[in-house]
Amino acid sequence: MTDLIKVTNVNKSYNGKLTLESINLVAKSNQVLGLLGPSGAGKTTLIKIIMGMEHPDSGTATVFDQQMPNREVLQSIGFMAQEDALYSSLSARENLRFFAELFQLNKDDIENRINYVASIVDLVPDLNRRVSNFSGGMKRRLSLAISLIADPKILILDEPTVGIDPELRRQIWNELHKYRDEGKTIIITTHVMEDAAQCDNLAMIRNGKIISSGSPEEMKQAYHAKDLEEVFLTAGRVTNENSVNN
Ligand SMILES: Nc1ncnc2c1ncn2[C@@H]1O[C@H](COP(=O)(O)OP(=O)(O)OP(=O)(O)O)[C@@H](O)[C@H]1O
Repeated sequence: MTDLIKVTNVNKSYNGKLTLESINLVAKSNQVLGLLGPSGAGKTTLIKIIMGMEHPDSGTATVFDQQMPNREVLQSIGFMAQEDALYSSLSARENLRFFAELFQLNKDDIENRINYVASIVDLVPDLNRRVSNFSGGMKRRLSLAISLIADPKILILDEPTVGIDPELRRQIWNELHKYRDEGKTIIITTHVMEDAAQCDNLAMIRNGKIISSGSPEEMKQAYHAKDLEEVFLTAGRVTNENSVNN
């Protein structure tokens, strides 16, 4: 496994408030890395720093050993932001085609690829509908399909399963695992424990700090916990006690 994404000693403040503190993180090929934490923990900020959309106050974030943003490297990343960036007056198909052309996909492959990614998120019957008529969940699914359109080496997904029902969530996880097994790297943010359990490695984030990391199994064993929720609560308690004692 190769280190594709490296975050080293990253600190970031907004308005004098530390949002990320001493973050170290590595994402490898053949790996789903989950950033698990409650709302406001700093997950999106960390993703934005990896994408080069925000600059750290100190420390570095690299993808393929390159400082971000880097136009060439961005071509290898499928990114799904927390806010859907869709053209609402266009159909789902037209949105997918727009992004496929942006990534310079071979014209002969585009329609096949559109159908394939739409099938992953169960949107084939809705491909010709205007996005302005879509529900919130359908928009999330379309955003996920767009992130997959160019078959990227790296997928960075900010809360991809919000508003998606359990059955489709399982189907999407099957697909993400298939992607991982093809040698790709996936980073996903979530506050849902069921999603966290699907990851190969986790970084639990609370108040801008990584309070624990490892595979779900390693973490459960380390904290003698029956599930990840218990790990999260225990790790959080330990961190709080340490910061009070220091
Ligand atoms: N541009 C900004 N200006 C000021 N404060 C910000 C900015 N971006 C994020 N923050 C603050 O940084 C903290 C972390 O936010 P962030 O969006 O990274 O959390 P998160 O873990 O992704 O939360 P959620 O799960 O709700 O998306 C929050 O307190 C947020 O208000």
